[in-house]
Amino acid sequence: MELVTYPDSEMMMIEVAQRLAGELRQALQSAEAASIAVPGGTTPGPIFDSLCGADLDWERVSVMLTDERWVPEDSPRSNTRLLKQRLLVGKAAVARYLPLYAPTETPEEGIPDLAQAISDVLPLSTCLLGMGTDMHTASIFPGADRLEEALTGDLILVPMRAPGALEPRITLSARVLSGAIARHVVITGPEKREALDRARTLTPEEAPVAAVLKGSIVHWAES
Ligand SMILES: O=C1O[C@H](COP(=O)(O)O)[C@@H](O)[C@H](O)[C@H]1O
Repeated sequence: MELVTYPDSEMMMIEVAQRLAGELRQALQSAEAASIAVPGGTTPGPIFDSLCGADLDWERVSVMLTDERWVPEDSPRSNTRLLKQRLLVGKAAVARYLPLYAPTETPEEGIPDLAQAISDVLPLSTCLLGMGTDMHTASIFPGADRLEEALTGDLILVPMRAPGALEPRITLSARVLSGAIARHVVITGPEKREALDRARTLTPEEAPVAAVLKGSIVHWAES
């Protein structure tokens, strides 16, 4: 793992967006198509604001979330809503969007079709991840019902229910996330920095983010 620290988060978000755009551009030089997975939550919005304006052949790029809460798109809790409002706009509006939500009652019912579409674009060219203070990444939570499957199984997408999650979730598995050709984790603030340092001493079962740290670049800004 490489740790890059920044004087402020504004600068970090721009720099991360530039790196992601560069990795997509590089992938498009050697292949017909490229793919990227990005997190939801409260952190990545400013990265999306910058990345959506990147000058690259977005029509050849597939964009997906790393994970989703099983709520309709008009819910304020929807990661899809964030993605559509802040990344799939501007130059990136023509990218191919691969959904992680379907209007079925449970994630289990939606997963087969969603996973099929994703399987065509793996491995991911690049992947951006977030992390919670409980050391979850994507929706791989400590104490989740299908934690072991998400960490070590062969599945592409795993449904997930966890004490720390308000609603059922769906997440890319650790296999898919750590199979990305380039991987970044973005975190801000002292609490998440402490969580990251703790995660490095724990097992993935205790700290799921530990499953994706090897080979990742972690970007951190104190404020
Ligand atoms: O619930 C989620 O949490 C993590 C971290 O979110 P943040 O609000 O602390 O940045 C996020 O990476 C994940 O995609 C999201 O579904």
